[in-house]
Amino acid sequence: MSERIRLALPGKGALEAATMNFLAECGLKVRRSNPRQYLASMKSLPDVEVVFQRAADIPALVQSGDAALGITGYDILAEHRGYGDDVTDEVEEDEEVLVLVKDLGYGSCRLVVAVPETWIDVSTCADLWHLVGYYRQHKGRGLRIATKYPVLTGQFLRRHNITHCKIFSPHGALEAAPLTDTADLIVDLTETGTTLRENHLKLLEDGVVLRSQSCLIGNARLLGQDAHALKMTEIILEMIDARVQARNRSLLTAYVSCNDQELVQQTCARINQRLKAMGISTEFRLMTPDDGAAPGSYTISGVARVGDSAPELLEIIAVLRAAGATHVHVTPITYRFTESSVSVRALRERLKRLR
Ligand SMILES: Nc1ncnc2c1ncn2[C@@H]1O[C@H](COP(=O)(O)OP(=O)(O)OP(=O)(O)O)[C@@H](O)[C@H]1O
Ligand SMILES: O=P(O)(O)OC[C@H]1O[C@H](OP(=O)(O)OP(=O)(O)O)[C@H](O)[C@@H]1O
Repeated sequence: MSERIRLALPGKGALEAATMNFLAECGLKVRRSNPRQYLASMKSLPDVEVVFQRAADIPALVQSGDAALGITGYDILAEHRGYGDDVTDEVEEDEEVLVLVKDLGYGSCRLVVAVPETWIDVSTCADLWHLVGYYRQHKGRGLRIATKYPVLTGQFLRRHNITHCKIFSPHGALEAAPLTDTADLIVDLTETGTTLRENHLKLLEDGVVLRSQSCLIGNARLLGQDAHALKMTEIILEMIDARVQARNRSLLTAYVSCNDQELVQQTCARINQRLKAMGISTEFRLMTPDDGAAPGSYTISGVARVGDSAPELLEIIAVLRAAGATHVHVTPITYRFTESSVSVRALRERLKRLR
């Protein structure tokens, strides 16, 4: 049994800094003194060796067992496996690479079909289907599609009965391909849509091939056979789950002047009703009377998903003030541990079935 387990992380590109920040937020800070360093360690988990690689290479590293764990984009994993979310449980059960946490909460992007803005009659996949017929009849060829995701693209086109296309994967920025007439359209990642717009491309209304975030993956065999690797993985999963659960959540503590505990309880119920009617899911409760409140004052508290949305927070504050709150303290939550970690439970179940 190996002493240390290896975790592969993106060493460059869109996910590099975000992954380092995310792990630090999870209490799993990686010590990397410079960007040319390919091996690193974690202060809080000395038994984990970190290896930096291209995000695109990480699924293969985890599949081979060279790394027990890895973080990469779900889009990259989906292309590597040959399927996205549209897959049967049986196929997923057989995988050597397990998705341990699918959405880590950063690196959000979409894989989309994008066509030139000048194609004013083309706004859906059905329009694209008609265009293929037109191209074949008048140009004697099908459409040329540039993408770094040929497998997912082929599947998507087949689902929409779009045939006779040439799918190819050029190097460099794909958005330039229609402009230079090396491709008719592209299937590429977008986050804000800026790059597409700047290159006079538009995405089809029903042209989302896959939604992606960064994900944590693991080697099924290694985790099933190596108890130490499993233990390290469970620590990582506990912390990631607790952090993901806490993200954008704040603890709101309100002080209500009142001499009657019954009345405060009724106030809580009223607040909860009003917030629910406004579509805000949070539940305020009375804290124990001796919990730091001055005499004649009660403390109520609730957890809300307000993130960094000032308007939503102010809506809650208005409800609390109307109910008699004199002060409200808002504290971001660092970790939110539930009865047990969902990801640890899912992994144990999965490994049990594999045995
Ligand atoms: N604009 C974006 N916003 C959010 N996430 C993105 C964005 N672009 C890419 N990603 C995510 O980051 C992953 C890595 O993309 P990126 O282009 O940064 O990799 P790279 O390592 O620089 O690329 P290459 O393999 O071409 O060297 C993507 O697969 C996707 O999951
Ligand atoms: O919708 P937007 O917010 O404009 O983002 C989209 C761009 O981001 C990615 O590229 P990235 O900047 O990661 O560099 P890359 O070309 O090296 O992949 C992607 O390939 C797009 O080009």
